[in-house]
Amino acid sequence: MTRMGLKSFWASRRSIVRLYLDPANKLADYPAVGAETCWQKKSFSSFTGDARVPLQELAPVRNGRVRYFSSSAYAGVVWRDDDRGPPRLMIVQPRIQPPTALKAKLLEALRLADSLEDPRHVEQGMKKHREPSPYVLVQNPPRVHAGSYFGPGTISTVHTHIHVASTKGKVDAVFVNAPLSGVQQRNLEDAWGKPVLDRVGLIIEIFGAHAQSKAAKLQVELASLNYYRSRLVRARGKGGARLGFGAGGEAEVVSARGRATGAIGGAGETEIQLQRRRISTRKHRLKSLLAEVDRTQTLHRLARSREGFQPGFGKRLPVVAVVGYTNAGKSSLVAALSRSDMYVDDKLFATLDTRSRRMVLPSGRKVILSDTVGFISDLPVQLVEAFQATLKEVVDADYLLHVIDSSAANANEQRETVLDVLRKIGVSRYKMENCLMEVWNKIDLSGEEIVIHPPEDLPKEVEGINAELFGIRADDTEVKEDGSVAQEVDIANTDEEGGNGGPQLLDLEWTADTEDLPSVRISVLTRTGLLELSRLLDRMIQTESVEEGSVLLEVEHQKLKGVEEEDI
Ligand SMILES: Nc1nc2c(ncn2[C@@H]2O[C@H](COP(=O)(O)OP(=O)(O)OP(=O)(O)O)[C@@H](O)[C@H]2O)c(=O)[nH]1
Ligand SMILES: [Mg+2]
Repeated sequence: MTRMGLKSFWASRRSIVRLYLDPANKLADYPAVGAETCWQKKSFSSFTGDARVPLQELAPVRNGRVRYFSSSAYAGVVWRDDDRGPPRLMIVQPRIQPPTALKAKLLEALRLADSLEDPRHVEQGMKKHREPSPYVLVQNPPRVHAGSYFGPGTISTVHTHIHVASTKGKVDAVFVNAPLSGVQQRNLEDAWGKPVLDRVGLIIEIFGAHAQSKAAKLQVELASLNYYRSRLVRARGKGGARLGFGAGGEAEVVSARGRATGAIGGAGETEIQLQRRRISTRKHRLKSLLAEVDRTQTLHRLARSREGFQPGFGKRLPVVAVVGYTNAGKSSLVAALSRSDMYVDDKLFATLDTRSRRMVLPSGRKVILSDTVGFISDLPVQLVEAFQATLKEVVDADYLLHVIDSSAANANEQRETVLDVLRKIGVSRYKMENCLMEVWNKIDLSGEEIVIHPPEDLPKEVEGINAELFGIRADDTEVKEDGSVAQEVDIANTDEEGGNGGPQLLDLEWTADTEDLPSVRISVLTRTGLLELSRLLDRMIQTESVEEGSVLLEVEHQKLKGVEEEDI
């Protein structure tokens, strides 16, 4: 039996491998896991006894879409966006009230389920017409069952639906649009015979599928570790042996006393302690790698924004962060305003990396537009902690353009969600009330009559303004990351870490007065309202820097007065 230490495992892979291992010897029940490639001719019982996964067996899936270790002591999904197409999920949506909220949640669940696809494959033309995911509406449990979330009736109804859906096409996993605990997730997997993902788990999977840059990959890995660390549960295999799985994707069987066997288990550690220690080790490593990435990004940001003197901003360009609910049209807007290419997709969380572009406003003032990751309701805290580097760009930006999808059934709710997230990640009240502008996008979908401008007409139509008005060139200083990842793990000093650790969402008392924010209605698609938007932005920046200037003057004045009075 090949046995590789944690160190050599990390050194030999580029993405984290999440294995799907079933102690009950039912691998055949999981056709989606891609494990057939991994363990084609292996009987699953080889994982009982004193076994570890021979790591070279993972080689075939290393370039598949595989990640992390286990969601429970025996779970893990190996997603493979292969010839059979992206993973197909069966959605289980609890009937929440009122019906409009249910409709919005179900639509979102459908979009989430259809967003689990590697965009690179789509670009390579592998995209196939895809049927919407099957779904089943179930009773929202009046009382959550501690062990299984749903009651036995609901569980068996869903089981039947899964069976029916499986006869019409593959069903790779079940997506329950609710937060599940580790134990609930494992019991539902047992009952339904399919991998189960809850809302947070699926969002993390989507992030994993869409992460392209080094920073995004590191951040997603950290998020998944945060998520899975809190849901390690014990499982029993044959003969009462407990099965534990390491953070490195190794499966190992520990003795019935729960002590890990093997050299890397510290004396007296139970398997859960061992797994936690491995996760903590990797988290420390990831955090230090992310700190490096953050330093580099800050330097690039500074270099990019230094461009001559601008009143109110000294020697740097104001940074305008484009924020909003996922799929609101942020990347499309940045692309249209800066006349450059951005990755735009009708998927949730198409953008995970902050991308910056330069734009010239009607006054001739240059600004940096910064496209960011989208928000969602019930934003997983694990993501917020992990995506500090990306969210920092939003917090540090001078201005915020809040893009809202006006065609969404719950547009106002989405707006509130975004404002709430902004507040919680640390955007100041002053900034939210004075430096934020609302952009209601996709008005073409609202049925109003709209004049369509060909894009090349735009700058010429603007009279009396610099013809450079919109434009605005692509920022060529964009940093492309190479995607290389850590080579080894230092497993010394791996003390237990309490909770998820790290900064979390802030719990603040204040709510910003966001009733009278400047707002504009646009359609990026038809180029309606873009000029008005740029004028408004210009005005906001001018007013703001004048006011900022006058505040400063006032302070100076007070200081002078103080000095004079003291002198007298
Ligand atoms: N009808 C219509 N569709 C639009 C408009 N603007 C953007 N879209 C579409 O909305 C989808 C999402 O656009 P993106 O620009 O990727 O949205 P995003 O906010 O960057 O999304 P994430 O990065 O996934 O958070 C794409 O399919 C766009 O073509 C618009 O004004 N009208
Ligand atoms: Mg985007």
